[in-house]
Amino acid sequence: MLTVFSPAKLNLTLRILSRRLDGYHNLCSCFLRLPYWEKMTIMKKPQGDRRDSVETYGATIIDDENILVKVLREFRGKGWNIPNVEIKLWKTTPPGAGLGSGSGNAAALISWIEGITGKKAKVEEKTAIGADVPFLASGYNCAIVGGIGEKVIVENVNFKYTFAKLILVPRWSCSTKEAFRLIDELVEYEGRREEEACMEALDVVSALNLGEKIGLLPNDFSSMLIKAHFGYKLFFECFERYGALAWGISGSGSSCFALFKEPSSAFLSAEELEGFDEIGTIIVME
Ligand SMILES: C[C@](O)(CO)[C@H](O)COP(=O)(O)OP(=O)(O)OC[C@H]1O[C@@H](n2ccc(N)nc2=O)[C@H](O)[C@@H]1O
Ligand SMILES: Nc1ncnc2c1ncn2[C@@H]1O[C@H](COP(=O)(O)OP(=O)(O)OP(=O)(O)O)[C@@H](O)[C@H]1O
Repeated sequence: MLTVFSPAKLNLTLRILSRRLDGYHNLCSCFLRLPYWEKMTIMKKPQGDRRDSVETYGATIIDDENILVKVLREFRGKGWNIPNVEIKLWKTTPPGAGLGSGSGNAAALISWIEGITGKKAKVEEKTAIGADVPFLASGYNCAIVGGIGEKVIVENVNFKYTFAKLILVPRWSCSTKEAFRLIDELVEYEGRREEEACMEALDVVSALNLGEKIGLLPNDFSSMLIKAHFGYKLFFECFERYGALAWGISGSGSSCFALFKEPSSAFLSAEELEGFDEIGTIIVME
């Protein structure tokens, strides 16, 4: 039996640029990988056992609707010779957290499938599973992405420091689909250019590399989420009090995060935040 650790991501910046005819949105975002986020085990079933089994622990996901089932179905549908498997998945974060953990599960399974079949999945095939699957399957630590999230514009963005990351998953969740519906109503994004959003992301990276304090990071979902949930203001005040350089909301919410130069400051901030009932999970990663 094989144990695999799947990644997730933080959006250091996230700008929506335009709505496409298929309803998806072009965006520009700086993705930061969270490695080893969730654990899964994969076991090939004996030949003749013609069913997959996918079990999830730690979050409620209907087995047949699991993104892992979608990966197996889609790639077998393209004629890939994938054995039947028994997969167990331990979720660290629930769906609707904005950390792309489901996409990370899918990316890890695709990498495993590529390994056993000797084939390479195309970017379009990964995007069909989820917009941020190509980044999560890419191995980049940090990259600036465009398109619907699948197009890497700047590969391998480098940081001088390994920031301590404090990540909060609130008890409320945000459906990505619903968040995009609201943004169409509330945010005037049409006319923005990818180059500008990309420059903004590079400015954020440069400031972090100089160790400068940035405060709230740019994310087009932030203002509506901060208005809807008073908790964010309190969490961000706590990040600032303990000396965070930058903080923000990841993806379309609900998770928020802060970057600290010193791990000890991240732990002190985390300790204070443990007092908030609205927070479901607190994670510090170096
Ligand atoms: C918003 C981000 O969190 C930014 O990192 C991600 O791009 C979302 O990625 P994801 O959850 O993998 O997205 P998908 O599962 O492909 O799409 C979920 C839903 O979000 C909306 N969606 C997603 C990505 C995108 N660029 N435009 C969209 O409008 C679509 O309504 C879609 O039906
Ligand atoms: N393995 C999985 N992990 C998480 N969600 C999954 C998984 N398989 C299927 N899903 C479904 O995918 C959807 C995930 O929703 P959503 O895109 O809002 O997630 P997210 O955590 O906010 O990630 P993102 O950052 O990509 O937006 C939910 O409807 C959930 O039931």
